[in-house]
Amino acid sequence: MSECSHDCSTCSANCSSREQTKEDFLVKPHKKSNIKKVIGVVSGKGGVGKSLVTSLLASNMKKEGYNVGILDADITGPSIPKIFGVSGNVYATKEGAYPKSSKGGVDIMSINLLLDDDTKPVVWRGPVIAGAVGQFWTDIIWEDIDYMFVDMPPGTGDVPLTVFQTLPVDGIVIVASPQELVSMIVEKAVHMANMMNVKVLGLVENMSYIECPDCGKKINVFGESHVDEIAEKYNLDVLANIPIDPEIAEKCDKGEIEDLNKNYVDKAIEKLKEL
Ligand SMILES: Nc1ncnc2c1ncn2[C@@H]1O[C@H](COP(=O)(O)OP(=O)(O)OP(=O)(O)O)[C@@H](O)[C@H]1O
Repeated sequence: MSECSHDCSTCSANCSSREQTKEDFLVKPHKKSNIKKVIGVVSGKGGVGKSLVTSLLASNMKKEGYNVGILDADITGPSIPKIFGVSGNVYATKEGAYPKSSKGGVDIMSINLLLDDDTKPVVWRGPVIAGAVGQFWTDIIWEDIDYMFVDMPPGTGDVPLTVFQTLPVDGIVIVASPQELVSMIVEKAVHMANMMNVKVLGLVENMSYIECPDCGKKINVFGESHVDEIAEKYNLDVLANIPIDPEIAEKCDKGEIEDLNKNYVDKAIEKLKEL
């Protein structure tokens, strides 16, 4: 264009000099949804307690009086419904489907709430899985959500890429166990967030230590923690050090995570409230 001001945000022309911005890739949620903040919970590897951390953040924010949702983007390994004791199918109308509410009022959407038999595996290719996650955003009616937590599958594959590109992610929390902190797995997650211009809110170290039930002494089962080193290297906050706690495992297994009364993620909650 001859009179180009180079301000693409005020011009709708589809010309060759238009630069695509991050906003161009964002996908709108359902027209009846009202979602204020989106927080991704990620990990470099599976089984480090990412779903547990998502659940603790969500249930504690709910207890603080916020309206909270969880979008379970871990399609091949969904564990959120089990941790919250939520089962059965979601309610759907022609207009869209509604998430299921937990006992404590956390709105949940997960592939397991669509399957007739939640023991059957989801054997889909990456783009189909990423498409399903997209539909949890566009076709689910999230009526009034202050904080939406997205439980991401482990690693840096299709789904995190889709979520980072198409959802307005306000920040991510990276979960790691002590072993990941000595390898470059956590650093890969930090680099991915930086490449995608997504803010890292901080690190959560899970299974940091165990506390002797008799004398209260903390034992670092996996050796000295390296979380502070990594945090310093990338200028990040350490949001929590969660111990191996048999009560956590028990509450997860019974679907009663909302009944856990421990202050493990208090610092993370304060950080989220500041967003
Ligand atoms: N700090 C802990 N203390 C005791 N048990 C824990 C702790 N963290 C996790 N667990 C147990 O490990 C199980 C697996 O954790 P979780 O599902 O959160 O891992 P994940 O990283 O989301 O796994 P995946 O990436 O494979 O989905 C939980 O259901 C819980 O029973």
